[in-house]
Amino acid sequence: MNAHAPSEFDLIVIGGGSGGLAGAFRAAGHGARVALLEPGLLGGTCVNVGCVPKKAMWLAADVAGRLRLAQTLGFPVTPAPLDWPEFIVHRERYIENIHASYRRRLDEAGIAVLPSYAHFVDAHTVECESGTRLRAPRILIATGGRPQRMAVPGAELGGVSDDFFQWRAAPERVAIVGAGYIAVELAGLLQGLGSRVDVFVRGDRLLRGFDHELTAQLAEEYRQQGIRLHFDHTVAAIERDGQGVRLRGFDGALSDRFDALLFATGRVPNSERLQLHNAGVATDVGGHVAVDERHATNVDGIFAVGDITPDPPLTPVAIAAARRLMDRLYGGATALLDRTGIPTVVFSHPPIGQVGLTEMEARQVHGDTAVHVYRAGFRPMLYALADVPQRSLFKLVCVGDDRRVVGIHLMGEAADEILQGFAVALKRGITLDDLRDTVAIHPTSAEEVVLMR
Ligand SMILES: Cc1cc2nc3c(=O)[nH]c(=O)nc-3n(C[C@H](O)[C@H](O)[C@H](O)COP(=O)(O)OP(=O)(O)OC[C@H]3O[C@@H](n4cnc5c(N)ncnc54)[C@H](O)[C@@H]3O)c2cc1C
Ligand SMILES: NC(=O)c1ccc[n+]([C@@H]2O[C@H](COP(=O)([O-])OP(=O)(O)OC[C@H]3O[C@@H](n4cnc5c(N)ncnc54)[C@H](O)[C@@H]3O)[C@@H](O)[C@H]2O)c1
Repeated sequence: MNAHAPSEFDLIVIGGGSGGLAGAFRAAGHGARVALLEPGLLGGTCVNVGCVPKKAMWLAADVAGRLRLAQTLGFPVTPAPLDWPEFIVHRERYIENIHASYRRRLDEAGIAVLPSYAHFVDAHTVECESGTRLRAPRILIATGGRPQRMAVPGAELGGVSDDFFQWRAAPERVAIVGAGYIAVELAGLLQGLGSRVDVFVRGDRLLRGFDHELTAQLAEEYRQQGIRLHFDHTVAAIERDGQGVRLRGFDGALSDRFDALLFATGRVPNSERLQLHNAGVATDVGGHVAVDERHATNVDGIFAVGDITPDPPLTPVAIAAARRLMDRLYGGATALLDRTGIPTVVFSHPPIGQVGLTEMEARQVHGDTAVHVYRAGFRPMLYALADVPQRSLFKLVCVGDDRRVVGIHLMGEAADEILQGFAVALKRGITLDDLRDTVAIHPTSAEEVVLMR
């Protein structure tokens, strides 16, 4: 491409992660001429350092747990530690297949892919690192985010989730700072794979924003598995100790020594490099690109989806927003992304799934007297057979005389797979009677959702 004559497209997509790829494919499918700029690996966070390798490690820990159960149940197996390099061959092959599939589909769709960071020159022009300029009447920003370390002395001694995916062996002792999705997921899978894990939480609970009863029970499960949870602990500094580290608390106390430390203290949007000021695109205080319900920014023709926006930072949300946007821009559709009733799963051990309002949110929105809560606490059959104490807790939050279901909260084995179908039902406005009218599937964990009294 000529650096002086910008190449013309109908749409420029900045970022080749979940949102950017979905938007590029959908727009091209509607006949738009699309250019996509991505300096790194296709698939962005989710495919390369997020959902996919995380789920692979979660599955490995799940298999390890089942080998222990198998032994308890009479199978003559001797659980051995995971051979990480061997497992990572499988993990990376899976990811390479996704890359290959993207490359093939991009080719077939005639999308021009430029392996470069992009920044704005003006509202319709972006520039690559090489100086190549592209112009289009519409631009989609989908540059996602990146993990952030805490701003404390010695923070460079710790890693973040991106670093975790470079590990080739399980450290003996691991400290994790944070209590969100990533902290809870990495703690569970590392403990399951044989590390001894300590989690340092500045608040008094795991997974703020999830149902309190479920997260309290998850904390109990984690303790039983040997994970040490340090609540109300504020990290003041990280100190080197030989090949390891110690955490110094605000009270001056020094922790045990850890072989590795991970910060799971949130993510920041990738907005700085974009030089948004050249196009006049507004951001919020956290650096997210501000969008309205149409995913339009304050500048005509410039849109944004995914983790760069204030939307919930989840892959299916980025994809759904991008597809709906392109269907409106190029396909004559009018539907907006419905930001309510978004189901989500934390891949803890066991997993937690939720859709809709928590009990606390329902009480705030509908008032105490309108809210009715139903619970089922039980031991899944496999764990009961093996006489392992792991329990499940399922909760329904209903409102009004007709007991409309406004929240479904599941913690326990298979919660990750059970939730999706019930999320459809919740979105259709079902009541408790609709659930009770449905014949149960026996014996399963899922049947507990339709049998609640
Ligand atoms: C450890 C971890 C586990 C996760 N697990 C899950 C899960 O199980 N389920 C789930 O739904 N979500 C999960 N997420 C969240 C999910 O990965 C994100 O919500 C999703 O990837 C967001 O997609 P995106 O397109 O907005 O951004 P990204 O996927 O981050 O893609 C953005 C892309 O933009 C590129 N880019 C950045 N700046 C520029 C620039 N200036 N020019 C051009 N390109 C640029 C980047 O290289 C990147 O490839 C997880 C995240 C992490 C970190
Ligand atoms: N299963 C999934 O769908 C999945 C998995 C991983 C990540 N994600 C997405 O990625 C996002 C980012 O995940 P995350 O876990 O990094 O973020 P998060 O926002 O879920 O959690 C961040 C945690 O760090 C803590 N924290 C922040 N600053 C701190 C400080 N200075 N000191 C101590 N603690 C601090 C917060 O209290 C919180 O517990 C999530 O919000 C989620 O939407 C989704």
